[in-house]
Amino acid sequence: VAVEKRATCSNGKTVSASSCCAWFNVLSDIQENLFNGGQCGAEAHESIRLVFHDSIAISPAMEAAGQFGGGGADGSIMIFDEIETNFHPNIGLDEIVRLQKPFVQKHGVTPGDFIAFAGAVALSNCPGAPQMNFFTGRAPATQAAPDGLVPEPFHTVDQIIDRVGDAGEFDELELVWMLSAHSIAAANDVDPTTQGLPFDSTPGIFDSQFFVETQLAGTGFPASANNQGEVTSPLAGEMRLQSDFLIARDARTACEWQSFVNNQSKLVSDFQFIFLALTQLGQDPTVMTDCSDVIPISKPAPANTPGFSFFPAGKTMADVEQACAETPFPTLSTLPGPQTSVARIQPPPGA
Ligand code: HEM
Ligand SMILES: [Ca+2]
Ligand SMILES: [Ca+2]
Repeated sequence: VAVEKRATCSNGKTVSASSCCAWFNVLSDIQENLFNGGQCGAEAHESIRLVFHDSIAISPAMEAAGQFGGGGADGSIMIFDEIETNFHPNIGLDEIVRLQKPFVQKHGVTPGDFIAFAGAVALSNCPGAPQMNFFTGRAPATQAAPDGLVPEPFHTVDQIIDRVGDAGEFDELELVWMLSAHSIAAANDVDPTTQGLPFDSTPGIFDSQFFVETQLAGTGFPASANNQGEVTSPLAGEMRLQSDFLIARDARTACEWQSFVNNQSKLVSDFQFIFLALTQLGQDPTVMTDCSDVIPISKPAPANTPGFSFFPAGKTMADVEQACAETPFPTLSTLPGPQTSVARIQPPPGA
C-alpha cells in the first residue's frame, strides 16, 4: 500500500494527503451557503443529527440472523432518502438532506463522506466544541438501511442501550457521551404545534448545560402537552425528551451524565472520540484517509461561559433531582435575574 505523504494545498495549508485539498473548496462553500457564514444554527444542528441517523443504522445482530442490517455511515440516508427519511425516527431530516444534496453533486464527493464532513464542520461552528476529526473513504451505499434501527425518544433505556450496543459495541457510558450533541439541539417535530424548541438554554454553545438542565425537576411543557416521547421541562420554551429524562436518572448512566457538569474538558474529549467512532460505523478505519486538517479549529466557548456550568435564573440545588448515588451534584451558581424563557431556534426557510 502506498502511503501518501503530507501535502501542501493551493491555499498554503498542509494536509496529511493531497486528496484532502479538494475539501477546502467544500468547506468554504458550505460555510457560506449552508451554514449562513459559519453559524451554529438550525442547519448545523440538523447536519449533526443527520450524522447520527445515517451511521447508527447498522445491525450486526440482524446480519447474524441472515438479514441486511444497514451499512452505518455510508450515506444511505441521502442516497435512499425517499425510503429512509420516511422512517418515523427520521422525521424532519428530509429537509437537511434536500439542502445538502446540491453540494454533494457540485463537489463530486460521496454522500457518506459529505455527511460526516458537514457534521464535523457544523460542530466546529458551535463554540466550546471539540476539535473535530474527519476521515474520507466511504463508498456510496448500495442499499437503504432497514427501518427500526434509529432510537426514538419514547424508547426505554434498555432498548436504547441495546441498540447502540448492537450498532457499534458502544456501552452505556458511550451512549451518554454521544448524547452531548443534545447540547446544540432543538426539536421541530416532537411537538407538532411548535418548531425549534431547544433541549438546553444554550443551543448555540457546545457546553454541559444540557446535562445540568435535564437533571432539574420538570415543571411544564414548552408548548402543547401529551406528545409522545416528551416529558415536562424545567424552563419555559425548553423541550425535554423522555429518553434524555430517563437516561439522566437510570442507575447505569446517571453518574456519567452528572460527570459532565462543570467539566468541559471531559465533555470535549469524550465527544471528540465518540463522534469519530459514529462516523466510522460500518467502515474500515484503516483504509480511510485522515483529512482532519481541513476542519476549522473550533470556536472557543464564549468568555461568559468559561467551561463552567450554571443554574438558569431562578433555579437552585433544590431543583436538582439527584440521581447519581455515588457523588453529590456539583455546587453551581445561579444566573442573576428573573426566570427567562428559552428562545426558539429559527428553522431554515421553507422548512
Ligand atoms: C440515542 C438516543 C437519541 C434519541 C432518542 C434522540 C432523539 C432526538 C429527537 C426526538 C430529536 C428532535 C427531532 C425533531 O423533532 O426535530 C433530536 C434532535 C437532535 N439530535 Fe438526537 N437523539 C438521540 C441521540 C443523538 C445523538 C447520538 C446525536 C448526535 C451525535 C443526536 C443529535 C441530535 C441533534 C443535533 C438534534 C437537533 C436537531 C435540530 O436542532 O434540528 N441525537 N434527537
Ligand atoms: Ca446509513
Ligand atoms: Ca448548550
